[in-house]
Amino acid sequence: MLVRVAVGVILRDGAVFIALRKSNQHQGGLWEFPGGKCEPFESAEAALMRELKEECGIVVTKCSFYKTIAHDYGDKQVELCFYKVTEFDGEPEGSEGQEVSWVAISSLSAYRFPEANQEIVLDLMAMP
Ligand SMILES: Nc1nc2c([nH]c(=O)n2[C@H]2C[C@H](O)[C@@H](COP(=O)(O)OP(=O)(O)OP(=O)(O)O)O2)c(=O)[nH]1
Ligand SMILES: [Mg+2]
Repeated sequence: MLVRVAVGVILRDGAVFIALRKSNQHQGGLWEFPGGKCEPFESAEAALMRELKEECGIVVTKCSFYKTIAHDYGDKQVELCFYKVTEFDGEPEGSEGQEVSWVAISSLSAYRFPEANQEIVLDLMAMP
């Protein structure tokens, strides 16, 4: 099962907005950058806008493609399309009751993310 996922790295003032995946979800109990599965025929960018509205209540007004990471979890193969989100309307929240947090990029390594995220976490922490 291969799923295409759009993911937003929401950035503001050296911090990034992260959410805790619910225990009943795939990769549950780990932190994530908000996002979700692309619908059939939906572009990654359209899915990003839709998911960040649904999960965090924001309207993305500026984003840029960051990178794609493919990962095989064994039970599930994902293709994660990461976007940096630098401007948005509204204040991000956990619209679906998920725990959320703004964390300094420099302390991201203190949070446990799914395996597929490791590269992105290191990459963000290396940003000037
Ligand atoms: N959103 C998100 N998903 C991630 C990240 N890292 C990672 O491996 N994933 C995986 C976990 C899931 O298998 C898949 C994303 O699915 P999802 O559960 O967010 O999808 P969705 O929002 O459409 O949720 P649902 O309707 O299926 O509940 O990608 C990440 O940083 N953010
Ligand atoms: Mg999701």
